[in-house]
Amino acid sequence: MKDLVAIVGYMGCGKSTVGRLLAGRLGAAFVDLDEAVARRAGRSIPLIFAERGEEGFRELEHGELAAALGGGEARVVACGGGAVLREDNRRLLRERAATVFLEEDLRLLYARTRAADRPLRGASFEEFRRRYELRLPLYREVADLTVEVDGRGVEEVAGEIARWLRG
Ligand SMILES: Nc1ncnc2c1ncn2[C@@H]1O[C@H](COP(=O)(O)OP(=O)(O)OP(=O)(O)O)[C@@H](O)[C@H]1O
Ligand SMILES: O=C(O)C1=C[C@@H](O)[C@@H](O)[C@H](O)C1
Ligand SMILES: [Mg+2]
Repeated sequence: MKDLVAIVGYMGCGKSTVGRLLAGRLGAAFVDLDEAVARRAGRSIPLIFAERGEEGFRELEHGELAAALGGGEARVVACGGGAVLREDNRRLLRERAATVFLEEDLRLLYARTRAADRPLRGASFEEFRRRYELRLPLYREVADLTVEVDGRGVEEVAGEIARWLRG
């Protein structure tokens, strides 16, 4: 079993929630990439986007991903929804981690992401869907395992990943 597990997928698919549960089950450390970026910058993610733009955010995100996948202890890393956009990030994910793609119904994700102030969530479902379609091949490119969440509970999803990891 690889010591580093990364969780990828579109906004709101459960990366952070499932990642934290999975880390608990495995007795591994947990890193939430969005939280790591916000902590490093001393600012919320919407504020980082407002001050430095998406490009500035992606630079910080890349640095935190490289650090999180730098080895050492066993670790589960919940990525941000757009971390797969950069080729250097995709290479890190392919080479260093067992990477899990959480696939979920897009209408459900759209509904979930309306509540909070969130960069790039899209003003309409069409915009949300267009961004997803650009990213879908990238999630698939890095994934060692794709989990069809299909409205199942987070405990069940974490259990499925843990079983897969134990082979
Ligand atoms: N399988 C699930 N069933 C029900 N609710 C879920 C499920 N997965 C996640 N949620 C809920 O959806 C919301 C978003 O989950 P979470 O923050 O884990 O997603 P994320 O993929 O990390 O999102 P982000 O793109 O913001 O990082 C949370 O309120 C969480 O409790
Ligand atoms: O999908 C995205 O591009 C993003 C998702 C979030 O996890 C954050 O990383 C940020 O809001 C950007
Ligand atoms: Mg998250």
